[in-house]
Amino acid sequence: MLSKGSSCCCSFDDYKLTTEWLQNQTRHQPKVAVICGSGLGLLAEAATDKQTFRYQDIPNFPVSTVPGHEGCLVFGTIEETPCVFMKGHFHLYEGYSLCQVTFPVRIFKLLGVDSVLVTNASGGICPDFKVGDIMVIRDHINLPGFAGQHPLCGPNDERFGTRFPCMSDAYSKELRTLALDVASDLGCSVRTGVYCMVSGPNFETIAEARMLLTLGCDCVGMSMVPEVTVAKHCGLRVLGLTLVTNKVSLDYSREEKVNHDEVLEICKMRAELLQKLVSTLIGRCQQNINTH
Ligand SMILES: O=P(O)(O)O[C@H]1O[C@H](CO)[C@@H](O)[C@H]1O
Ligand code: HPA
Repeated sequence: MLSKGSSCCCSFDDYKLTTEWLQNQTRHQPKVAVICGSGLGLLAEAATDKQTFRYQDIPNFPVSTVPGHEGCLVFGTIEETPCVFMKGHFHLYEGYSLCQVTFPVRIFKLLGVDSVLVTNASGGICPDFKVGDIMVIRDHINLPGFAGQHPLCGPNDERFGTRFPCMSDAYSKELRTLALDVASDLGCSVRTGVYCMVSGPNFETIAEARMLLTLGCDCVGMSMVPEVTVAKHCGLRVLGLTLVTNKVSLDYSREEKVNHDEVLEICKMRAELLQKLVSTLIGRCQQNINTH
């Protein structure tokens, strides 16, 4: 697979080859894909009848280079729903093109997945948010996209979707409602809001953080938006959940300095709750599809 800047470097045949390779190795036929963000690989542990593939063994798959991203694809079942989990995903700051970052999403589509659940770690911009809060993503701001770093730049393959996809409903209303219902049933209070993607890898300056607050962002992170954009383009239902792992400094007098170890530490502390939320949701998510 060749990297050509921000335009797509994968042909339909590349996607087909990887899909067929996986189909030849597994009898699982996933309906739900879960993308596990930094330190959230534990979400896959709720599945039964698991079959695991290391990214480096899957043709065309990028490999994870960031601590907290284990780098394997896990097929399994949750409450009778066949699922596939990405334990670790890819980022622009690792040097991958957005075509590589989003490569797995189109594989999920070709495998027959209908819903993608994306999880990640983020910094809380909204002053009300606390470390450890979970936010159901209502919408996003694609800041790299404004600068032309967009996964759908380049020739459009109509077999996946239209040239000009609508993004006003990127995050499924049904799934967001379901997530809020499940959270309430589990006695877990969750937030709702807007996630902004920055390219990273540095954490924000205070001036940048203030700008994001002014723009209406509640949380900021360095991932997810490309995957969601490609998922929506190819007709997948999307739910996004972000874990607030740190409060972003909006004030020059604040002494705390964010670092990735702290991000992973908070993920570890909240992973069990997130796992419960995700697995309960998956069970109900398929019932929800079956009744529509
Ligand atoms: O978005 P995920 O991969 O969950 O991780 C977040 O945490 C890392 C920074 O600590 C960045 O990768 C950021 O995007
Ligand atoms: O504060 C943050 N900024 C950007 N990405 C992040 N991922 C976790 N925390 C942060």
